[in-house]
Amino acid sequence: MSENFVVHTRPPAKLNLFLEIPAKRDDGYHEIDTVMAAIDLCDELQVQRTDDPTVSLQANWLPSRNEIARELGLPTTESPSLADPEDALFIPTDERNLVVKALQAFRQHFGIASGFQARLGKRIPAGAGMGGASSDAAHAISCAAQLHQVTHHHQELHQIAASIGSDVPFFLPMSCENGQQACMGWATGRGEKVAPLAISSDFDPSETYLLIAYPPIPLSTAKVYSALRIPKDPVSSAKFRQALQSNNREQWESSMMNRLSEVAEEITPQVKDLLKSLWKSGLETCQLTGSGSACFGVASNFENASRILNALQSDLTPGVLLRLARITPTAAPIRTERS
Ligand SMILES: C[C@](O)(CO)[C@H](O)COP(=O)(O)OP(=O)(O)OC[C@H]1O[C@@H](n2ccc(N)nc2=O)[C@H](O)[C@@H]1O
Ligand SMILES: Nc1ncnc2c1ncn2[C@@H]1O[C@H](COP(=O)(O)OP(=O)(O)OP(=O)(O)O)[C@@H](O)[C@H]1O
Repeated sequence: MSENFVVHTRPPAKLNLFLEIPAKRDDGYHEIDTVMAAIDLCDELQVQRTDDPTVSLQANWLPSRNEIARELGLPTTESPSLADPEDALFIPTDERNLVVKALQAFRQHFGIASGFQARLGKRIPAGAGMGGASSDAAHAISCAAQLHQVTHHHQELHQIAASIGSDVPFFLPMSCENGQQACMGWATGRGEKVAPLAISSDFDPSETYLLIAYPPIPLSTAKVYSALRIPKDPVSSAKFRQALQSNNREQWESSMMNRLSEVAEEITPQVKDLLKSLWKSGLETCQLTGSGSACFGVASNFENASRILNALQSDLTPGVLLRLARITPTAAPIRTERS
């Protein structure tokens, strides 16, 4: 596809509905056993080819940096500059950004001389445990594959994704046996071994509402993992996955867990307080996602979810970003148009 095409996609965030860490590996990573669901809280990503043999990225918050800052109770600025590392809403646009890293890795792997230009609109909070940067990276790889017509090179694209981060492969296209795009995945290894999780046909993802609460305290994934004590008797995700696949809602809700929650609460007491507020609000099952600091709860229907969201907004904002989301395919569709 020549330079005059632009591809657009909307990388979704993820929540860990189950996360157990059975062992520490010799390579400094941990073995994990996790079930992740993609949710319709999405960034916006646009990629096009350029003759210039480099990767350039522009990034901004959506709807605006100051709007997000207001919700989080952070100072607004007349001339918001996302390039200021001191800014709590800083988004790197150099090789520290996983979109740039992923596009560079793609060019290197396929020996591509031309470059890429990307634009990123952020809605997924960073340092939240919601896989924002990982999802952006995976979707940048899928966009580049579309532009260079190598979308069928699945193994190589997976290899590039796994080299960028443990959560990245989850966001590559995955189809269930029934041919449908997967919304959930079972990840093991350090997270790079992902299998689509087919869910029961009577489980309607659009009828499961998830309420997400993000306090502006970015938690470092490495720091949370390094503080973890490996459990003597790790819990397998088998029971949880079986309950999902048979749509036994009571069973899968009661077997949700996140082994990183305890350490995250020790590192950041605000996470503990936030979880208490979510449980008190009437949500059915509340827990940390990933390595945090975002937490989420499950609501049984839209009415309950909206009522609880309104109640939490008056209690917690400004200061906590609250979002209502539903489960969605892990790999967002890619739209191509002439530039
Ligand atoms: C916590 C989760 O989000 C759960 O889905 C993931 O396990 C983390 O995935 P991620 O953010 O993509 O993590 P990476 O960027 O690959 O690794 C960041 C750091 O987290 C720690 N890390 C990550 C994954 C893993 N299985 N074991 C680890 O110990 C390592 O110190 C690593 O250097
Ligand atoms: N595309 C990106 N969007 C936002 N932040 C990014 C991106 N690429 C790199 N970063 C940097 O990486 C840090 C972690 O971002 P984020 O938390 O979204 O990563 P992640 O590993 O995908 O998610 P998780 O929070 O689940 O670990 C951010 O604080 C930011 O400095």
